[in-house]
Amino acid sequence: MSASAYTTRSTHACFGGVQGFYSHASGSTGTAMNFAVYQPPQALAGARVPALYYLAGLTCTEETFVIKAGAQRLAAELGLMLVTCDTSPRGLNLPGEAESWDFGLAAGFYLDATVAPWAPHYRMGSYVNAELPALIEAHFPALPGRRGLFGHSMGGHGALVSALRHPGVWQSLSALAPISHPSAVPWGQKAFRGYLGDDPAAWRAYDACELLKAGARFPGPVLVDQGLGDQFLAQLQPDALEAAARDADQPLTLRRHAGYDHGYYFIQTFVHDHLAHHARLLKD
Ligand SMILES: N[C@@H](CCC(=O)N[C@@H](CSC=O)C(=O)NCC(=O)O)C(=O)O
Repeated sequence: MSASAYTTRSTHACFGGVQGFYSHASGSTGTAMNFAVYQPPQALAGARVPALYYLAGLTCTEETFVIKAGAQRLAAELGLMLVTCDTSPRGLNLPGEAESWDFGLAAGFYLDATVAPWAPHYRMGSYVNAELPALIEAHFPALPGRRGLFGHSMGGHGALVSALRHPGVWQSLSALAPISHPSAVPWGQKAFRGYLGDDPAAWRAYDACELLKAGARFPGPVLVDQGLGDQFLAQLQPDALEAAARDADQPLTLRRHAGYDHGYYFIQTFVHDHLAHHARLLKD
């Protein structure tokens, strides 16, 4: 399989479009990577459409959002392509890779690792911000330059830091219950120590709050939703994100929702607001 080709694992008619599951040989990770694409009816009729990329959280795969979020119906109405990917490389059998659910497999944290044994393969930052959009735009009817990015939890962190680090790649941004200040919380500290080494100075490049403090900006409004019944609230630090955005004059709407936990019922409830946010910005 060449680096630019992909194989189709399955396709399913869905709200007049097609939900497909695919695999390709990734040059970023040096492994096979699974991804999924929802093509709305407009794309099947021959139009190129904006693409909204979703980054999932710890323990997830490219399938989680597709089967749990209930986003395809509105994506069909809005004419949005939905793209999801896996949350880490797989099949490497690196030492320690499968010992915990918050590091290694399904916990790639959307960064490019710099220390052994992770550095040659745990390169989800390059994968998400360069290789995957190039693959999608070469082989699916996605409009180049009309890319949105959002995600949940670890994937919300991935969306925020990707768009702050690569503002020219992404034209719209949002997050659901993101890990907003990873270098200050156990999930992020464990991942960053493992992938980036012991020096916290290196962690700032992948921390949304620290990026904002250092001058990074996303050139557009950012939408974040957070449940107040979230069992992982202490790992997420929405107040820190709000303060960093305020100090940086970064437009941010952070909505807090009483009673909602961290799971996909929360995501199902608010995902349509995120699709509408992205559609408004990507179709301007
Ligand atoms: N260890 C638990 C919890 C895992 C979990 O809640 N994962 C979240 C993301 S947490 C931060 O990135 C998730 O999205 N899970 C998928 C789901 O379907 O809810 C476990 O393994 O269950």
